[in-house]
Amino acid sequence: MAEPQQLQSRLLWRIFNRRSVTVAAVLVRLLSTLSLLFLISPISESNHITSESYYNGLGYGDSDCGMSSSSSSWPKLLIRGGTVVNAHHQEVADVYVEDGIVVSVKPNIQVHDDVTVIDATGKYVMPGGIDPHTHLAMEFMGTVTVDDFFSGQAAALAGGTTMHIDFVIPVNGSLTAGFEAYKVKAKDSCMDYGLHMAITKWDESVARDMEVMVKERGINSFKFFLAYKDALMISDELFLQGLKKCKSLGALAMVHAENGDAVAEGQKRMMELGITGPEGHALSRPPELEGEATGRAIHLAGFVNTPLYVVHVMSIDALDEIAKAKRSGQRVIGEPVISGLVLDDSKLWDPDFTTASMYVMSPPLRKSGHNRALQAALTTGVLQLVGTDHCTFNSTQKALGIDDFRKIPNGVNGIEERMHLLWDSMVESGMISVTDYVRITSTECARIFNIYPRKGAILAGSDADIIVLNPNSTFELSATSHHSRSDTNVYEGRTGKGKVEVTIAGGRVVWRHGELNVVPGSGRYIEMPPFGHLFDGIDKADASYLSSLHAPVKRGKVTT
Ligand SMILES: NC(=O)NCCC(=O)O
Ligand SMILES: [Zn+2]
Ligand SMILES: [Zn+2]
Repeated sequence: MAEPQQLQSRLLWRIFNRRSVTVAAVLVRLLSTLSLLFLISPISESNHITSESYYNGLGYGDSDCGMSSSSSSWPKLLIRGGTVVNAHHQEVADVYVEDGIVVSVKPNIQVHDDVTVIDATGKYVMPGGIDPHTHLAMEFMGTVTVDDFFSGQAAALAGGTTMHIDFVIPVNGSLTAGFEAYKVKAKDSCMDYGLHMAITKWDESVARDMEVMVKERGINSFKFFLAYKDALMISDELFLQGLKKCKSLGALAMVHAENGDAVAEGQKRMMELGITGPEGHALSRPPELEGEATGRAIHLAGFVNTPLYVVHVMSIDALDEIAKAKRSGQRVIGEPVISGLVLDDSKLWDPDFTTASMYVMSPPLRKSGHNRALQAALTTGVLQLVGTDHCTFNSTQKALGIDDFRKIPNGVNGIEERMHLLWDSMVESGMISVTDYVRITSTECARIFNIYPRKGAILAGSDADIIVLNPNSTFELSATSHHSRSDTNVYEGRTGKGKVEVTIAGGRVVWRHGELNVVPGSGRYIEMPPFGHLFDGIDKADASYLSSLHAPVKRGKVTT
């Protein structure tokens, strides 16, 4: 029989999963307050192991910048007998968790019977996925994504992702106003999250606010759009200013690399040819425009000598630019997204508009072949981690562009599907090892954004964000069973091997036996400190560049 707390959470889930959020939100707040008062049992001190020393040992600050940071009681958990996988190592061991923290990882841990035991024999116990690229509750192209922080995160948890990093979009160019708006959007979070910040204009106040974001708000990355002309796009001049500022703050510059001017020209061309449907989206922004912008962004970052993170790499053209830069020793990170790895552009030509428009995203899905090259690049380390760019619009919203593909809101789902699809397409197929899987779905993201080993690892002292994956079980993806609020799913009908059977987030079991058990407000804002490892040695490279320059040439007066 279900525990009272479970029943309550299921009720909360059902309420939230419907769209009547206004009344529900009030009810939910009331119920979750009651749950903290009545339903959570106190933690007993009678265990063989205590978490105190580990928890305090890592010394993580708990300032939450005014973001939601609810911490109620946690159950004690033992995950028994699984193969515990970290990016560097795997071994059969037990994992003991207390107060939301991993206390011990070793074989044969003995516990008292107040501890919840999860049998993981024959299964993989891995760090929960971290999705570096999501858009929840995002206002975009005249509408708002259907998944907000609560529904998107609940979907993520059901698919084995336990943290995501979303993009704050400034309000009228103001970073502070944007950050405040996201504080409100994220207040019902049921999973830990971090934030990147988009830069959409440039002046002294933006430069000052970037400093505030990094030094006081826990943001260590800024995204620059070279596409979306007349909306989010910025000029090269602004991009250069932004790169310099990022470097001085130890913040990572991220780029959406497509040539926005050329895309606008391509769109005009398609409309003039009478190609107004979703296929016009792909035809108007070919891979060459992604390659050009990727190369340009890389050259400008190289000129400033600051690390660069290229988001949603979709084409061989962009991939080649990244590979070339890496060969020359430049610090460039390439992030493919799950849609680009496992889908292609063919559905954009589907005669049914609802079907075709589902697949509109930017940069667009490419011809088959690009996806396989992106997968291969992950195996060799040319690309390093996988995101989703989860940005969902339902079919009614997509229909805004029924007569004009330029008005179809751009974005696809993936936050719930990423872990399963990657396992099936890359581990099950033998392309990568299980340790590599952990690296590209979790650890690399934690390292890049400077939150490792709190996140991205199952080590004593890490946050207890853990999944249990059964390699012998199967999954099936469908809009009828997913947890996103979207009425469609670009992976409709896909099946595969490897199933996330248990998700533990912040020490709580939130997904088990096919049931979600999530509480709004339980997710924490994770501050990400600047000067991550990508900045190590940048100052030395600058110094050697300066010393390589010759002293100014002394010249006499010009005589004519
Ligand atoms: N990618 C996409 O189509 N939508 C979200 C916005 C972005 O990341 O460019
Ligand atoms: Zn983008
Ligand atoms: Zn995006």
